[in-house]
Amino acid sequence: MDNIDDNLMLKELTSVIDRLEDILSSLQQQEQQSPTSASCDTDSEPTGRFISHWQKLLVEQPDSTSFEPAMPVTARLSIELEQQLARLRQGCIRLYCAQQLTGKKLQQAVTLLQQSAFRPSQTDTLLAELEPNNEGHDKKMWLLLDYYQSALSLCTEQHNQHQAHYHELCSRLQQLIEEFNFSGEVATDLVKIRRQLSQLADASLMPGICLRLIERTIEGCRFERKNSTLFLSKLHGNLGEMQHHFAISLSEGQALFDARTHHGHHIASELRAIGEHLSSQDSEHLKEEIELRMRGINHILVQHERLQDREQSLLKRMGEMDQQIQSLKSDTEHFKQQLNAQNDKLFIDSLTQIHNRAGMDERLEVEYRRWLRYQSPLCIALIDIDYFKAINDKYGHQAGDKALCLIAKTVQQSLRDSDFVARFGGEEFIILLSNISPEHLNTPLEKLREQIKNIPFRFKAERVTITASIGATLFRQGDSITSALERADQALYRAKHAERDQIVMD
Ligand SMILES: Nc1nc2c(ncn2[C@@H]2O[C@H](COP(=O)(O)OP(=O)(O)OP(=O)(O)O)[C@@H](O)[C@H]2O)c(=O)[nH]1
Repeated sequence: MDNIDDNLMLKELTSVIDRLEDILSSLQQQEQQSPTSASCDTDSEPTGRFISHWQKLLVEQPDSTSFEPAMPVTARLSIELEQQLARLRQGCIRLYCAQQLTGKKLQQAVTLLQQSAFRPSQTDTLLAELEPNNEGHDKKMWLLLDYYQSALSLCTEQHNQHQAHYHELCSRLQQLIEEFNFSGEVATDLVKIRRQLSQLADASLMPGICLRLIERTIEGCRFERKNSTLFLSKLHGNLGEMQHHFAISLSEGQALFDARTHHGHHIASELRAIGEHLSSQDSEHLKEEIELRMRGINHILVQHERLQDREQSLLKRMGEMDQQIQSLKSDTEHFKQQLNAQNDKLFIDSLTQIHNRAGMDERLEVEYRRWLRYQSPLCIALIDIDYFKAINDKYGHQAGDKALCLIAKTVQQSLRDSDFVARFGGEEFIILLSNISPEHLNTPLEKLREQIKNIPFRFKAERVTITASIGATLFRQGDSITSALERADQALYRAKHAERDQIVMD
């Protein structure tokens, strides 16, 4: 391993992260300079001012000709919004390129470690996991940007379409937040933003919330990257140090081996010389010769003792290296556990602790493939809590959260181990029932509906009954996942419109 190269690469990694930070601050600057920047004060904000202007005109002057004075403002605002969006898109493209570059550098570091001459085998799995894969975050970032654009359009939309789009955007944003798996401060902020979205009544605040979300997401990605880089750099340092000690020990071992061989040869030659003189008749000369050779052998024995001391210290150093390897092993094990825990979190809904939509996507794919192969019946059912908004409005959002947790637990307990439940979004759940005979399908769904209805909710000392509507379907010949999901959704829609608290099968 070349330490100079490694240091250079770590420097480069650091500089790329610095560049990411620059991009974030330039995004923030753009946001501050932008005409629709996130502000809670709608009066001082162009979008909010413009909307109030329009609302006033609508209420006071229903005659469309009197809107004319507002037209130039509309045109100007729309140009400004477009410019802001273009700037943001550019920022994001730059961020994307920088991320790609960081990814490449991280990849190089990983490759270098993989090629390292001395590397404990335990690091292999870890290195494989460290290979950069930020596709998930990239996709979410682009999605966020699209939502931001929708939020901006919402501010200029006609009132009749506005409510539906606004609710949909709110729930999509909440869904996206649930799919993030950041930790620490960013995670806490995201929970706050999600709560704000679920209580939001003013669409003009939506662009600001989207921008905050983008900012926190960038922050979260940067934090994750920093952690991985720090760990990698520590691992790198430790491996470098160990390689250095190993090289010293290796040359010391070689020197000891050479010295031993030399001593062996020397003793053999002394003994050979004694043997040659043994046949001599001159006993005086023989005595002198033997004394001389014995001194030579004694000298070698003294050297040999020193050699043993050196061997002892070499063994000690190797023992220390072994300890270093053990501590490196436990570090990598710990990091691996953290990565695994993060990975698990990706598929778990933070509120209800059951699977989230990403978990469901994965499981649905598996069940669908199994169904294609074996054609054993597979049922997909969507459960939507009835009038949930009223629960939030009447008893507060926290009571709503608690109700969702309890409903999730009830659904989970009501199903067989082989069935699957996930929170599909907001107050909607999805279940997959495999290997279920179509004629018996209604029984578990009916049991489930009854069990939800019988949960003894008590809010503000008031006994409250919560019901759910269920839309279900079985996979049919020629179905794709999407077509089956759409059918279940339509069935749910019909259950909702048939006074709720019931199951509709399609
Ligand atoms: N407490 C809480 N409420 C949530 C959460 N996610 C979504 N919601 C709320 O769920 C409510 C869903 O409202 P709507 O889509 O109007 O549906 P509904 O009131 O259940 O009415 P129907 O579905 O038509 O019976 C909204 O008020 C959301 O804020 C959450 O995580 N916690």
